[in-house]
This record gives sequence, C-alpha cells and structure tokens, in this order.
Amino acid sequence: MASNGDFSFTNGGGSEATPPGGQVAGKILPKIQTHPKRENGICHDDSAPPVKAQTIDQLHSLQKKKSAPTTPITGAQGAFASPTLSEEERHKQQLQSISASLASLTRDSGPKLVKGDPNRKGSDTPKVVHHHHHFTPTVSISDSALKFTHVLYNLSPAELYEQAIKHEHGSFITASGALATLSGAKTGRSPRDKRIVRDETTEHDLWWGKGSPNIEMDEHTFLVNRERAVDYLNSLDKVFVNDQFLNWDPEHRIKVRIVSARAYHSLFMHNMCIRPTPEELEDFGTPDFTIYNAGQFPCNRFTHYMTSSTSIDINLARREMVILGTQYAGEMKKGLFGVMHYLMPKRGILSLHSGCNMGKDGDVALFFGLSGTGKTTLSTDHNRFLIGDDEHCWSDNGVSNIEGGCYAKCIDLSREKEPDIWNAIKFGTVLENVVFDEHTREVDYSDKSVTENTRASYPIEYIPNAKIPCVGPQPKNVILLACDAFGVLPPVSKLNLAQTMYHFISGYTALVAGTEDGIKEPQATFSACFGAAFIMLHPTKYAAMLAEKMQKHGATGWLVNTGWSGGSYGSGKRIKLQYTRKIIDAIHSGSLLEAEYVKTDVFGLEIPTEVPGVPSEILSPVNTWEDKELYKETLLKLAGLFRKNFDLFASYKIGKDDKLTEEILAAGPNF
Ligand SMILES: Nc1ncnc2c1ncn2[C@@H]1O[C@H](COP(=O)(O)OP(=O)(O)OP(=O)(O)O)[C@@H](O)[C@H]1O
Ligand SMILES: O=C([O-])CC(=O)C(=O)O
Ligand SMILES: [Ca+2]
Ligand SMILES: [Mn+2]
Repeated sequence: MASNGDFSFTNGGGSEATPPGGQVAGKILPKIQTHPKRENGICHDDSAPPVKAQTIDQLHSLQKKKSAPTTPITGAQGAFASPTLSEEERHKQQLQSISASLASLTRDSGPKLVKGDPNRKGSDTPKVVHHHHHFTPTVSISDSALKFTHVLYNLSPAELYEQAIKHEHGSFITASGALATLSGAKTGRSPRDKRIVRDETTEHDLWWGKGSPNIEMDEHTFLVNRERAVDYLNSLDKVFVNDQFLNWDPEHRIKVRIVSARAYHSLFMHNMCIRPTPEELEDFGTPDFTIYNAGQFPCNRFTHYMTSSTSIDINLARREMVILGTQYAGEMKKGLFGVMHYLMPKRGILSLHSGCNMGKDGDVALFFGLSGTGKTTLSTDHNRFLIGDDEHCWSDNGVSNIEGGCYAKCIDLSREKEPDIWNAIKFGTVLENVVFDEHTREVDYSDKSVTENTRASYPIEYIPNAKIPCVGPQPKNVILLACDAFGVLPPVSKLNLAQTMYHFISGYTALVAGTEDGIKEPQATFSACFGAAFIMLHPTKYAAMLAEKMQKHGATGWLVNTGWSGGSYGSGKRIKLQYTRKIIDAIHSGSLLEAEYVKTDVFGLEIPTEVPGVPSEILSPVNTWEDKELYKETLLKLAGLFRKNFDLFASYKIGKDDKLTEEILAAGPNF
C-alpha cells in the first residue's frame, strides 16, 4: 500500500509502472508516433506556429490593435483640427476642454485629468491635463487638485458593457445580448424637482406660474449645486464623458457634452443622442450644452429651494444642467429636450414631443401623445420608415429627429405584437429595471417587480427600416394620441384645425393611477402640447407655430384613442393594438379622408362609420357600453375636466389670428 508520501496515479502503485513514452531505469522505449505519416502524404499536424510573445503581458498586447487615427489629415476645420497637430497634441486639447468643463468655479486649480481606465495598467501613458484659471496658485492648493480623475471619453458599447459589468451592481448581459441595469430608487422622471434658473432673460422669455413646469431657482443656488456635482464627479477615480449631437438637421445641430459617473448613463446617451463620426469628434470643439450627472449623490436639503434629495437644474445662460439625487437616465434625455424647446423656437423651429415616420411615397406623419400613449409603438411600423419615436423639430426644411435612438416602454412587450422593438433588444441596448431569469438571463417582460416603467434604449438603426439621416419632408398627418381610460373617446376622429389646436393645447390622456391591486379610478392628465413637463415657453407659442405650419402645408389632424373601449378601466378593455394599427394604416394611406363621417355629441368629433379591418361597432364608443346612462355620465365628466383645464388658456391669443383663437375656444366640448 502506498503511503501518503509517495502517492501516485498508477494502478499498481509501484515504481514499475511505466508512463507512455517514458523511460524506466535506463531502458529506452520506442517513441510513440502521434501523427503517423499517411500513405497519401498528408500529415495532419495540428500544432500551430508559436505566438510571437515571450510573456503573458506581451501576448495580451497582441490582442488589441490601436484604433485607426481619427483625425483627417487635410481639410479639417474647427477648434481642434489643424493639419499640423500631432495626435498627442489633439488629445491634450480634448482633455483641456474636458478639464475646463470639470473645473471648480471657486478653486483656482484642478482637476487633474488622465485619459483611460484607472484599472488598466500599462497601455496608456497618462496624459495629464491640469486646469488652470488665469493664474497658477502658489498657496491654497487643495487635495482635490492633487488627485487624478480618469476620463473615459466616448467609449464604445463593448467598452461600456465591460465597465458596467465590472463596476456597477445590477448590471448583467441578458440572453439576447442587451445590458440590463438598475436605475436605483428612481425609476421615472421627477418633474417636481426640475428647476430652471430665473434671470433677466428667462424671466421674460419663459412660461412661469400656474400650470408651468418651470420651477424657479436663482443663479447662486444653481452654482451651489453645480459645485456639488463637479466636486462629486472629480472625487471619483473615473468619469465618463460623451460628446455627441442633437438634431439631424445639420443647420440646427447642437453639440452636447454629458459628464457622468456610470457606464449605464454613458451607454444610454451613446444610444439616445446622435453619434459623431471620428472626424466630427475631432472637430467637436466647445460643447453648446453640458450635463453634469452626479445622480448617485443627493442635493443638500439645507440648500435654498431644495425640497427633496433630488434636484435637476437647468441654467440656460450657462448652457448647463446639473443632476443630483436621481440616476434615472430619462432625466438627461428629457432635460436636453427642454433645452431644445427653448433654443429651437427662438430660430422659428417648432420642437415636438412626437414620434414620426414616413411612407414609401414620402408621406410623413407625426404622433403626439403623453407618456405611454403609443408614440414609440405606432411610429415603429414595419411598413414605414422610422424617423424617430419621441422628439422632433418641424422647420421650413421639414421634420428632423432630435435624437439618435429610441426609448421604448417594455412592460408586457411581446415578440408577436411589436417585433421590431423586440428584435432591437440586443447587444448595445440598455434595458432598464427589467426582471430576468438568473440562469438563462431570459427577460420576463410581464414582471413589474422593480417598476412598471421598464424601458429599452437602443440606437435608431436597430430598427430595420429606420430613415437615416432621420429627416423627412413636410408632414401630411398630425395624429394626436390619447390613452383614454374613461373609454368615452372614439378610437379615431378627424379634426379640423381649431379642434387640432384645442386638443394639442389640452394634451389629454388618462391612465390608471397606481400599480397596486384593486380597481382604480382613471386619472385624467392634461399636459399642454402633449409635453408640459418639457416646454419652456407658453403653450400658445408652440400652438401658434403648429397651426401656422399645419395650415401652410395642409396637414390633417386626427385624434386616436389608444385606451379603453366598452367601458372605463375596470369594466372595458384597452383597444386592441391590431385595431389601432389598422386605423393608423387608413390615415396614412389617405383612405380615411374619403370615409363617411358622423358627428358626436358633446365633443363634436367627426367619426368614420367604417375603417377596413376594424369592427364598425367599436368606432362609436356609445355602442360598446352596456350601460348607456353610465356612458353619458362618464362622457360629461370628462368634458367637464377638459373645460376646467382649458380655463387656464381661455384668455390667451393664439398667434395673430383672432378668428382662429375664437374657433379654438369654441372647439372644446359643448354641453
Ligand atoms: N391600442 C394600442 N395602441 C398603442 N399602444 C398600445 C395599445 N394597446 C396597448 N399598447 C401598449 O401601450 C404602450 C405604449 O407605449 P409607448 O412606448 O408607445 O409610449 P410613448 O407614447 O412612446 O411614451 P413615452 O413618451 O413615455 O416614451 C406600449 O406598451 C404598447 O404595447
Ligand atoms: O422621459 C421619459 O422618462 C420617458 C418618456 O419618453 C416620457 O415620459 O415622455
Ligand atoms: Ca416612447
Ligand atoms: Mn417621451
């Protein structure tokens, strides 16, 4: 028996055992031929030539090749571009620009920036850039000025995946390749914590007071929060910086810089903003607008105006936005949208909370609607070109998407009903707050454990028939979507211009409040221009522009109820997506214009008697209600809510047209 000391794997346990091809006690055994020479002369040698590396580190260095040079050698223009600039010099200038963004406004120096990943040794020789104001400080240098902050600049999705998975809890790759993340305690926007600096300019330009989304703050408080965010970001080992564009209309493109602390935020904005080409990036220069996203860090409630630990602050004069106390990525997207709602109308361009697509013959449709009413679902249409799903500009050139990506709701997403969105959820897509199987990583889209507002953010080219560049000619149809949980609005009605304006200014939808069990009363929401949370000017300013453009280009308005039929929430049912799609098809094709119409009581809406593919009996809501009394009561209740809401706007003139203003006031419900 072998003792522990001379244990061996041989069956006999003794030294007489002979390993194959081995040598025992001086006796030489014949060598075993592993690759006998075949008769046909072919020798199957599977040994590859050896790698050209002496060490593991060298081997690893072979794996990655340097990205192609990103500076055009000639013909370049702009702040950074110069044919004589060395690559090193260009990098330095880029870092200097970022350093200026991240500089404290109170200290004379800092931060010290290094490009690259703090966790990656070797490869990058640190290029340190130190921000100096006007003089070099001699005393009062702070610890923050001594430390390094690494800048991860415009990383690729693959690099951001690695950062997220290595360093951010709750980041996983799903079975289809998307990056599943958690947005933290906040899983939706915080409109009550969004503030705009009120100064001499914005005091006059912006809409303040009752009904306005613009909650004021002063310049000083903004700077306090900005400093808090900048200090937080500079205290980290690394920050992510995205330099990107907004608006596909080249004449009105805006350069944005997003500084954030999470790979999730960087990938989200990579997807949502327009991605610059390497050449465009070299020419980037100074951004037109900068976001400081310090969402992991709360605001200080001792600071003036702060009513919670969340604060989203916009300073139009400084062209900056600060985020504290919320990691919900939609804040960045919609914060920039707010900025566009200020900048674009100043140039005579209408900014719109709408989806947009185009038919094969170039007919463009806009889809307005509040959150969850169907902008993304209905603009993503396999038979049409997608221009964008959420934010657009309408100018004399036509329409242009503001963004470079889509942000789809994914609660109850199904492959059958929304195949294009389903297939877009792949490598590169950010999946927020979804629940998945811990082993297979298959996502359960019906699971609301984290939130009902689960979302997918993907680049627009993930939709197969996206129209790139995302621009189109003048719109032909303006479709107003309302998800009417009261179930009294018709599935579709044709609107005249005054009615279109009335419903645009009202911005109605009714969703069901709360996600707890038990039947809840529908909750009417009125949000001017279908996006009161994002507009900056008085709603009548946008309305006047819309009326002018619709008139000029002969666009037709439609009201489509994507909500309930056959009763309110609880007794009725949501209109089948399949039917809504048929209705939308009939609008696009122009056939619905030719239909026969009847006018409804109270709202005075023109409803078609027939739509191909839709049961005719559902076209008039009263037909679908068993209890006709209850229908009438509910209809009047909703009409009352419309009237009460419109009081806010009753004393305003829409543009220069007195007649249109009167018509709009008369276009509301009559009862
Ligand atoms: N008849 C219907 N028409 C449209 N959408 C429907 C219908 N029935 C159910 N839905 C569902 O309603 C949701 C519509 O959400 P969608 O993402 O299109 O909203 P949105 O208007 O783009 O909102 P947001 O501005 O928040 O992105 C989808 O989940 C869709 O599947
Ligand atoms: O901004 C968001 O969080 C989602 C969205 O599109 C909206 O609410 O309109
Ligand atoms: Ca959407
Ligand atoms: Mn939206």
